[in-house]
Amino acid sequence: MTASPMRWLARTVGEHRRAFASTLVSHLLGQLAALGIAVTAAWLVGHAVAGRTTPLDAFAGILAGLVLVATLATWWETYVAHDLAYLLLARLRGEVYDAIARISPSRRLGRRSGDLSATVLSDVETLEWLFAHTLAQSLTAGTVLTLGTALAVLLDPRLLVVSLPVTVCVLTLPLWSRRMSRRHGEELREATAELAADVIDTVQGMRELTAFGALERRRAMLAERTRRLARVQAANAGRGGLEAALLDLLVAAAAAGTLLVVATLVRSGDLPLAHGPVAMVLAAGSLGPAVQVALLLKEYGTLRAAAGRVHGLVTAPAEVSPPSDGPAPAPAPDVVFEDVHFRYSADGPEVLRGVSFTIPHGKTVALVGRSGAGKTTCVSLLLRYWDPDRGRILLGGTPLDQIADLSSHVTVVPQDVHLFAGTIGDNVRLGAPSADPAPALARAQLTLDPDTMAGERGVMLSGGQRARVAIARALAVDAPVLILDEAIANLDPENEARLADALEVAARDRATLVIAHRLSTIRRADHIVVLHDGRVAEQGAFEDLIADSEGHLSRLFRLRSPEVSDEPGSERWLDQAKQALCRIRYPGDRPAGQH
Ligand SMILES: Nc1ncnc2c1ncn2[C@@H]1O[C@H](COP(=O)(O)OP(=O)(O)OP(=O)(O)O)[C@@H](O)[C@H]1O
Repeated sequence: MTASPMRWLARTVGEHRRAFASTLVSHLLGQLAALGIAVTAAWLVGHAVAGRTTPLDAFAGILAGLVLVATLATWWETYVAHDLAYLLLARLRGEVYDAIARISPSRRLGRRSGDLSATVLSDVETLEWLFAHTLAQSLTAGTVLTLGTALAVLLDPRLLVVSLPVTVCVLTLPLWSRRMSRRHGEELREATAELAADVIDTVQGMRELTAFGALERRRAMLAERTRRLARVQAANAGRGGLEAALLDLLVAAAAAGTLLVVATLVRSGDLPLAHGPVAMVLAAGSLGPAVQVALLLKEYGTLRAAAGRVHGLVTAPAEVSPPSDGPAPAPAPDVVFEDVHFRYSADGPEVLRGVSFTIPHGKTVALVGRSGAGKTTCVSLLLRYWDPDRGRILLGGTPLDQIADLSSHVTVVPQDVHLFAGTIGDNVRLGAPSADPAPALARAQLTLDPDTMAGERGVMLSGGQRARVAIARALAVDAPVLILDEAIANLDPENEARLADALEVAARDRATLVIAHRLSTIRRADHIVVLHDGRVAEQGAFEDLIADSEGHLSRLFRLRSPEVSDEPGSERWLDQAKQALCRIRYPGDRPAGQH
């Protein structure tokens, strides 16, 4: 990782040396041609005023040639500079996308999706100004400035008595205001990203805002965000305007001062009259490139802030290291959690504390526990959103961090499914692009045509349909490990029973992990792991666990079944308990028939 965002960008540009060199050469050529035109024209004027004869035809030819070179150089420069800029933007967008893919499941950076999309779109776009209009221009301006100054010195060093100090002032002007420029730049990028994040949040939450009558309040909040952005923009524009005005003042002062110097030198006979206009062009004209650099540097704060945000994202460390080379997992693999410890942040509490259990191939294991016990965390580790701090998870004997294509081995039906805009078929094919979605949809008990549009986030489907598309998506991958996180919570009882049967069939040749609050689902599992406070409180077959009246599962269950009153552990108790299990719903379950 490089120390500063600007150095990192310079290094990125440096990797495209040839394209950048073309930009430099074309810009330099254009600048030199422009200087040549000015000097030639001034030469002609000077000689005409002094009454000297000049071969006009030859000079007209030179001027025409220089104009042609300047025109072609401008065209060439515009083309190559933008070509390079768009190439770099595409590359940066790719790097930002990779970074988001790397860090996103864990969301460690704590950045909101709108904020991240602002980085992908707006921050990266801002850098176009740097690539296409700043870097090469600043470097060539220095060359033209040096050349103009050197020629002026050759003519008469006193010509620079006014313009040189003014040039120094012009070039250092952006330095005087650089702190303010940086602050404005950072505030501008932050305010833009904040607004983008809130707008996206608002669009996504429109249904809730409408249902809860919160549209007006949200609108007021967005208006406040917009006002904040406008305030920052105004402050930035005010500073930029002041700098531009100061530059104008300096340029005017330099021109007037140089004119006086030239007039004095001509009157004293130290400078021939014919050289007067050329002297003027060289002395005051060399200010042009300096002003150009100063105007470009006016945007330095914004550029630096954008570069900082992009750099911060692309250099964010990956949450999990790339998989190292390990043996391929054994066929028909078991999943083994071996003394797994995990905390989300170094200073946070340990969320999993020595969790060990096995999901044998062909069996279904249910993870049970109160809210916050660590069930979803186990799933996240099995999907390798994070790695355990201690202990390990093995798939067919191979540690997860040695498996290259984990997504083809482990698939998931998450609790909050995300469907992409497109057809149901497209969504089902997410993990298996060449699969026919129809059989998977049939197994997931969904009779809709695969070409049915799902809408953004699946808004054109019911909750139950969305859940079944998610199940079909997981089944289409045909991975040997299946994770079901509350997969059938959104279904009506009839569909729930049918789907439970279908999943039971699918589970026969897989290792299946089910996170379930519904005791009816738990009952179907071959093995139950009860998590309590990040530890495995107990595990075993349902019948065995429920037979222990003081066990965790029994206690968890008793909380919800006060009507089971017989002596705990007795035959009758067990019978009553089993019947009650089918009726009982845990928090978060929906009443029967509601979906
Ligand atoms: N991304 C995260 N960053 C920090 N802490 C987290 C994060 N996700 C979960 N936690 C914490 O880890 C603990 C276990 O959470 P987890 O989601 O695994 O519980 P759970 O058993 O799945 O709960 P539920 O049944 O409510 O979904 C909780 O205390 C939770 O606050």
